Amino acid sequence: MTTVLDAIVAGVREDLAVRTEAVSQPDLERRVADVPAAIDAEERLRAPGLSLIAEVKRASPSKGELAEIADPAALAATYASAGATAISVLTEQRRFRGSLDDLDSVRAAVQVPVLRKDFMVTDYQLWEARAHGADIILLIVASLTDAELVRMHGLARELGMTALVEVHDEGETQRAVDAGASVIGVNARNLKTLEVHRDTFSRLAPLIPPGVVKVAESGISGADDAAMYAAQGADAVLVGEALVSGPDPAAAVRDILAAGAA
Ligand SMILES: O=C(O)c1ccccc1NCC(=O)[C@H](O)[C@H](O)COP(=O)(O)O
Repeated sequence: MTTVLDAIVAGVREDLAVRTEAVSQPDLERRVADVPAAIDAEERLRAPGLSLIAEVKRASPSKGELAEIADPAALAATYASAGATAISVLTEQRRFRGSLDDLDSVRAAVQVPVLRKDFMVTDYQLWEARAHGADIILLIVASLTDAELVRMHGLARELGMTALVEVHDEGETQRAVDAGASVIGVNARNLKTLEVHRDTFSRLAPLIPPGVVKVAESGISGADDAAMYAAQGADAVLVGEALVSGPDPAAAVRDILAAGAA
């Protein structure tokens, strides 16, 4: 049976085929050489208190259209001024209406680490992320083989980036740990069915070794959820919908950070 994740990845591969025709690997490597070094995002996420990765998210497979976001740079600057630790930028086009242009705009607007949030299935996408100034990339364990996970995790490090390695169940958590992940995101959303299970973090966090940065992802509606995840040992939360669909993203960021610090 084809899952939602399979369908997204198939579209990503089609779009990637077009981009690799337009920009060759040697071109990308030349661009990477000209980009300022990546910010050490892992160190910032590890800092005391609950960190927040605030997402620029226009649409999603689970909710459809979420927000217009005509100026992603302005939204990212608002998040950063309110105290967000890092900014997540969705670059998948078909279902999230993101783009590498959004990544460029956000990178130019903020000094905090920037996550390229996409479905990474080839090394080329990691080079592309760095060429566009990303400091963090996402590796979704469910869409990679063990060999790909280890290789791409190593490449992210070689390029100076932090890999956020995303898991949703026990087996994926073990695979992330075995691959040497130092930042693990526990996604409450099952990317195959889109169901959100709020107990996923409390179930999987004990399987993650001490010293690994733990990020709770998806379905976080505000301060109460942030406080709950902080109490369960999360170092950071990644929030999209609750920030883009409310009336005041800066207040939402401040509320989440205050709840995490309390
Ligand atoms: O958001 C979705 O519907 C989705 C569906 C399939 C694959 C990925 C999806 N989201 C990507 C994300 O990781 C979320 O944008 C992120 O965790 C923030 O989630 P939320 O706070 O629930 O918007």
